[in-house]
Amino acid sequence: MGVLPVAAGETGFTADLGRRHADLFEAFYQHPFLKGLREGSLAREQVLHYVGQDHQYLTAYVRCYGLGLALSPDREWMRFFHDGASVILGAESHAHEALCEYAGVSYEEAQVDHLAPSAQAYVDHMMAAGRDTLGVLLAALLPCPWTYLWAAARFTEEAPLAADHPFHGWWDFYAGRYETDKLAWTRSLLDRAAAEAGPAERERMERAFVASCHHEVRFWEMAWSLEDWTPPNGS
Ligand SMILES: Cc1ncc(C[n+]2csc(CCO)c2C)c(N)n1
Repeated sequence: MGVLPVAAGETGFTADLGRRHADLFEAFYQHPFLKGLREGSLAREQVLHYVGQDHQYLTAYVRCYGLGLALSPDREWMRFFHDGASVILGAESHAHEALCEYAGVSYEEAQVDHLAPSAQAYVDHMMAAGRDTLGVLLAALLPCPWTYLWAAARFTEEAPLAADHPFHGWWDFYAGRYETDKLAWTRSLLDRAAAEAGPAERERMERAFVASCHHEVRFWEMAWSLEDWTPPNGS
């Protein structure tokens, strides 16, 4: 087992989730695509496939924040979804721009208008969680920031990020202060929702969280293998 996503002594619903499913965080970290992001060794077409798909994924993620806004019981929850949506719409392209520079294209040129199968499955899962309770929705949304920020902190703490690392801007974005604060806020809202939920809802929350952790790993695999809708028999 590698580095746990939860600090010793942390308690609460999300700390339990992080400990129970640390193997999925490790699978995320060890995936060859993320290894390629660490080592700066990805093929240009893999980077481009990732950026095109992730742009679509982020659009869907903002839509899920819209579902969260509609389910919000008070203004703190509304501020969470409103601010989060605005950061994704405004700033997350910075991370992608570093990847586009590596591939030698503009962000606009890298965009695609459809989702690959694994990206579509992840988006459908999050949207379906938005038809359940606020707690289930947030549980489905949590692995997205948690896996990325945990991986970025782990990688940048192992050794300082070289100024000439080809994906410097990408790592820098996810290792940044704003994102870390936002993750802590997400976890505390979900901890509170879980404390108020009954056992059946908490079970659905955990299932939604685990599915999203799997989808995060599969998203790397989609990008790594250049997955698209071509039938396996090639027709
Ligand atoms: C497949 C996929 N999963 C996670 C992220 C990372 N991410 C997306 S939105 C956001 C902010 C949420 O507060 C973060 C950290 C990504 N880019 N693509």
